[in-house]
Amino acid sequence: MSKPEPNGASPPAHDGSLGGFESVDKILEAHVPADKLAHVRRVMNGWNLGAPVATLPLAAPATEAAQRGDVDLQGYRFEAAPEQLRAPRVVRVGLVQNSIQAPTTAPFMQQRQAVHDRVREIIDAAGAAGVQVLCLQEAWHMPFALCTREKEWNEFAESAEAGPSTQLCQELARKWGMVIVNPILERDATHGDTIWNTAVVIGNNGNVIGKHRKNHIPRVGDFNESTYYMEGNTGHPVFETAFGKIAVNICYGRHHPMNWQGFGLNGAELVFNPSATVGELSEPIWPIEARNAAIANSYYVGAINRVGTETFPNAFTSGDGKPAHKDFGHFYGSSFFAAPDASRTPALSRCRDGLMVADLDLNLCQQLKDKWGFRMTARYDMYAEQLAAYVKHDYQPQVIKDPSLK
Ligand SMILES: NC(=O)NCCC(=O)O
Repeated sequence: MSKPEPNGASPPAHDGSLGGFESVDKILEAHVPADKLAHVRRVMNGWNLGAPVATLPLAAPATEAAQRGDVDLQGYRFEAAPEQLRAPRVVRVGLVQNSIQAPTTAPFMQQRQAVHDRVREIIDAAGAAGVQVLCLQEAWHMPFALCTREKEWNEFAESAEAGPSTQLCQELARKWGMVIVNPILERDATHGDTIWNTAVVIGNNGNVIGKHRKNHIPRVGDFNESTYYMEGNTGHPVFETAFGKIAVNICYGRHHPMNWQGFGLNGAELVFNPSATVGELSEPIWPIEARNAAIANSYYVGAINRVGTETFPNAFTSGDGKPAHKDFGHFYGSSFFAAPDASRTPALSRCRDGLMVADLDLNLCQQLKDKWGFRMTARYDMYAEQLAAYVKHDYQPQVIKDPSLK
C-alpha cells in the first residue's frame, strides 16, 4: 500500500502498485526468449482465427495526443471468418482508464473539473482514433471514496439524464458521433434522492438512450458500497445502438455468472465491465472473469479498471482487523478486451491512464454460438426449476449421503 501524503494528496499514480511493474505482458516481452514468447502468448491470450490478436495501427493525431498526455494507447483487431450471406460488422470500440487528477482534499468542484478535463482529453484522442463506442470506468467523475463511509462524498452523485458528467459525454458524443457509456454515481431526484451506481448510455447523436443500475453491491474488504447506493432495479437491459447491441455489467457484478448471462439472454454482442478494484483483493481473478464471460455467453467483453492510488483525508477501518488506513490500495488498471473465441488483448498499464482501442467484428458472436452451441445446450428449463425451488425458505439441498457414514 502507498504511504499517505501528509496533506492528504494522492501520490503519483505508479506509487503503491504491487510490484511496481507496468504489465505482465511487458514482463513476458522483456524476459521470455523470443522462440518461446509466441507459444506463451498463444496459451495465455488465445488465438483469433488461428493467429495472435493483431495490432491495429492508429491515426497520428490519436497517437500524438496520447503521447502528449502520457496516455497508454494500444490498438488491436479481432476478426471473424468471412461469411457468404453477411458482410463483416466491424465496430471500433474504446476503453478508458483514468486516475483522479486532484487531491481528495481539494474542493469538490475542483476535483470534478480536473477529472472532467482529463477525460475530455482522452475521449478526444479516442475520437481522433475513430472510436465509435466508448466506455469509461466506474464512477469516473469522482474519487472512489466508497471505502470511507463518509456521507459528504454523496455530493458527487448527479442526475443520470442531465448531470454535468452526462452533459460532458453528450457534448463529446455529438462531436465525434460516438456512443459513450458514462458510469456515474446517480442521484435520483424523482425517487426521494435515492442514490444508485449507474451506467448512462449516450447515443452517437448525443441523446440518452437509457441507463442500467449496478445489480450487485460489494460487501468485501474496504468496498463498503452499500453505505452509499441501492441494488439496481433495471434488470439486464441491452441497448441497441447505431453500432451494435451493448450492455453494461458494473464492477462487482462480474463475480456473478448469472448477471453476465442476463445480458447474453437479452442479445448483447458487447458487454462492458467498468470497474474499480485493487491489487490485493482481485488482481489474480481480473484476467479470468471477463474472459470467461465472453466465452460462456458468446459476446465480447471490454473490462475497464480504474488506475492509481487514492488517499483520503481521514483514516478508516473495515472491520477486518487491519489497522486504520487512508487508501484502498492501488487500482491496477489493466483494462482489456476479451472475445467469444477465448482470445484477448494484452492489458493496459497497471500504473498509467490508458485508452484501449479495438476493432471487433461482431459476426464472431454468432459464429461462436454456432460452433459451441452453448445456448442450445444450456438446459435453462432445468436451472429455472432448481432456482425456483432454491429461493423458497424451505428448500432442501439435493444431497445423497453415503448410507455407510455415521
Ligand atoms: N466497485 C466495486 O464493485 N468493487 C468491488 C471489488 C471487486 O469486485 O473487485
